[in-house]
Amino acid sequence: MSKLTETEIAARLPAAKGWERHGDMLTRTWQFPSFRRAIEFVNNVSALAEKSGHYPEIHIQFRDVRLEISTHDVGGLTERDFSLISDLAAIPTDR
Ligand SMILES: C[C@H](O)[C@H](O)[C@H]1CNC2=NC(N)=NC(=O)C2=N1
Repeated sequence: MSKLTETEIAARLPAAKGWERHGDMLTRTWQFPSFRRAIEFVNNVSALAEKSGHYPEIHIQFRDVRLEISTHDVGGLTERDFSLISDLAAIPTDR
């Protein structure tokens, strides 16, 4: 999978609502009502990552979960990153 160009990234960012771009990385933080809820979310993320074979960095700090997404193999952002973000939108975060 090849690196997306700046133009291609700019075209995909509006669909990645709530995500921030930091260079070669897309990041988003959620705060859950409890540690247990945070871990449930992480478990859902891990199942999705295994299914797609694309793995976000997962940072857990009590009730806060931050995901960082990048394609390390190519040192940039690829379609796989945006595809993972769109899959992640199906995970409930408000229960
Ligand atoms: C061979 C295999 O597809 C690669 O090692 C994959 C696995 N999952 C990956 N996930 C992420 N986020 N970045 C990668 O570069 C990556 N590489």
